[in-house]
Amino acid sequence: MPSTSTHSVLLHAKDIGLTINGQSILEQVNLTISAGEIVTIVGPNGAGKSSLIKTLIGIQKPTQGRIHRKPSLTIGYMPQKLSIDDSLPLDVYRLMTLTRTASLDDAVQALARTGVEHLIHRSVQNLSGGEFQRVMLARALLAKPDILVLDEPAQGVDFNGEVELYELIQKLRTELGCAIVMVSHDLHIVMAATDQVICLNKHICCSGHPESVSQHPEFTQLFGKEFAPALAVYTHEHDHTHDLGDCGGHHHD
Ligand SMILES: Nc1ncnc2c1ncn2[C@@H]1O[C@H](COP(=O)(O)OP(=O)(O)OP(=O)(O)O)[C@@H](O)[C@H]1O
Repeated sequence: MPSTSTHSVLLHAKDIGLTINGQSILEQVNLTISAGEIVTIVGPNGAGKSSLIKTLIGIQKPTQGRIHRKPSLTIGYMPQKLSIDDSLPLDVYRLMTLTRTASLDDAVQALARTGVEHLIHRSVQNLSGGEFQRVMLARALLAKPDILVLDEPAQGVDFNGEVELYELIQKLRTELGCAIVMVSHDLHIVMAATDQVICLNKHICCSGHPESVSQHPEFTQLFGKEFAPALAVYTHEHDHTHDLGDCGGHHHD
């Protein structure tokens, strides 16, 4: 499993703050993304998850702090929302190449990785929720990313489709060797494959391996009974205690 100390750092955010129109959206966020790791950002609605992602990838400028990105870092981004006018005729190939040029072959190859190459000429309006998300994932792959950033990738996808989609994301990480940073509410599915959980509520309440985060009081306070059991699966009998001031830390006896 990747760890910050042994893998190269792709991105480091230091003391990030974001204030828009006097509203504080992010405060004192520090985080590191290392090559090949899966980082899952969790938090209640309005916690600033999408804003954090946009700040990390550079489409939102932080009002405080700095973000260091590895030189020539490539990022593939799958946004949370994309509104497409129903009256606009748009096929999958055109959608994939709206903001980036790519040959038909490259687009088909990316779609093949997400299992939907047969949809290349399909009208976007006629795609199912699951098909649309796979097309968007393929679109993000066109960047040949070092980091794949996914904002709620399973929205509009039914439960079986969700499990398959997260399996696919994990497979892409293995095949392509990219890091994955995603916002997800599907903790019961994603945690088994997550290396680092970041629990956000404007500031980072706690972060670390799922096992240690699940024991943190701020995590259980934020997610209550709904999600704590999903993470509790990853707990085990300890011969050491957790430092709850920083839930990523362990103290061994
Ligand atoms: N460009 C903006 N201008 C003004 N306020 C904004 C802007 N972007 C985000 N916000 C506000 O910042 C807060 C955090 O929004 P954000 O979308 O980042 O949260 P989130 O955790 O992704 O929420 P959700 O889980 O509901 O998608 C919200 O109160 C939102 O209204």
